[in-house]
Amino acid sequence: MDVTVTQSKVEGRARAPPSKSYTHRAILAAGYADGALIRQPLSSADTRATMRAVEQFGGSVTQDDDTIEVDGFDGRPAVPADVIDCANSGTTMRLTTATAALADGTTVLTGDSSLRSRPHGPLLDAIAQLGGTARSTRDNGQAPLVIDGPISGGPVEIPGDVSSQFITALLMAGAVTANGIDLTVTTELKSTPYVDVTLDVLDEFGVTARPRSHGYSVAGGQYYEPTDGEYTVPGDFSSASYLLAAGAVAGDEEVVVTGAFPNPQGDTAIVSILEAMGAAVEWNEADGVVRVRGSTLTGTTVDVGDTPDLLPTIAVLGAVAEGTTRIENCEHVRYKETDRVSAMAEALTTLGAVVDEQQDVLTVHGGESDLEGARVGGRGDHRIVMALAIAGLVADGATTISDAEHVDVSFPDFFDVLYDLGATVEN
Ligand SMILES: O=C(O)C1=C[C@@H](OP(=O)(O)O)[C@@H](O)[C@H](O)C1
Ligand SMILES: C=C(OP(=O)(O)O)C(=O)O
Repeated sequence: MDVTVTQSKVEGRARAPPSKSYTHRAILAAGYADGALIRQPLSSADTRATMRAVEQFGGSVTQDDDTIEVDGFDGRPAVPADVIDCANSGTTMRLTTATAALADGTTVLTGDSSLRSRPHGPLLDAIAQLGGTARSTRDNGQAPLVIDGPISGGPVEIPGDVSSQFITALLMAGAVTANGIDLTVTTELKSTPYVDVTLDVLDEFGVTARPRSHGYSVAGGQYYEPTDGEYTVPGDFSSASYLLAAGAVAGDEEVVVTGAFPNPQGDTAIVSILEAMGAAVEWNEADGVVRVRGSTLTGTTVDVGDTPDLLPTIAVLGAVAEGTTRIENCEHVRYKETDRVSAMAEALTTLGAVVDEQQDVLTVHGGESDLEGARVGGRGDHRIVMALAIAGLVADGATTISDAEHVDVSFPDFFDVLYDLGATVEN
């Protein structure tokens, strides 16, 4: 589906959607538990993939208006009766690959063409180190994956520069193994705050896992059980980043984002990045409210090692800002739903920005006056689509973005929210 965004101003209030990362973990943690009620979950294509996986492992999941009731498999996943389709969701595939390694039999996991091109090799190696059998049907570390368990825990070495989701997966599964898992991370760890998010959810479910020198450890034989059987999902700062960026580049009056309370999400950094670029932004942490006004932005340098999902947003801010924006430490952002470094370089060049793409650095030479509406490719990637929609607010004329339906992965009503803030959006 194409969506066309025409140059327009925005103002008003919007609530940050529930966090995708927290929702995935809460659904799976409830699966590892006897069950749990999850309040304010994100209902999206990706989180539904995790719900289906939990059902395949023997849980049952009931979605209501603003809750998900999970009847868990209590630490003992069944051998799935069918292939698990993780659709577009890397989080689902990585986290449930480790669940599969606990089952006494064979699990097959697959996904859409994007997910089948993403790397999973280090997680497969880790499962093999733990005594399971884990292989890629094409022997290239990519899905379809075939996993044979059960593993009972032990020491494992894993690189940290491909995906932190491998570590999250092993910590979540490790808690219900007999012996626990001691992880040694053999390279620099990227996306570290996502492991902090995992530790936060584990803690809320009564499970202890800890950082240790060069890694993490989780004791086995633990029980997942949230206080009072319930868990409430916080707001999503990656999703909020598009709304805040919209306010900064095209704010008429204020854009106010609510439901934005401090927590371990690395993407809370969007507030300080906007500040560094000169935006009039204020975060009332106690109230969970971020306010931003249309501002003249200037270029900055950002290291996205911890915040890969902000790259598309920052690239658009850089294209609008005066001067140069350097986005450093971004190689791992190439392993997402698409290669987001090249996707943003290509689309912003089409819109008239001057962009220099290197393997680990994306440099954007901005200037609002340079952006001209054009047809750009969403590359089947929700974050590319949403970031380009923000560029469309300031580009002269109309910007048409393909694959716009992919926002259903993380922010299903994104275009309605943007429209309600005053953007001219048509499909
Ligand atoms: O664990 C998570 O919820 C996520 C971790 C990050 O991936 P990597 O750890 O692969 O960088 C992030 O990009 C993804 O959107 C969500
Ligand atoms: C990369 C993302 O998610 P996942 O890895 O779960 O596909 C994302 O939401 O930007």
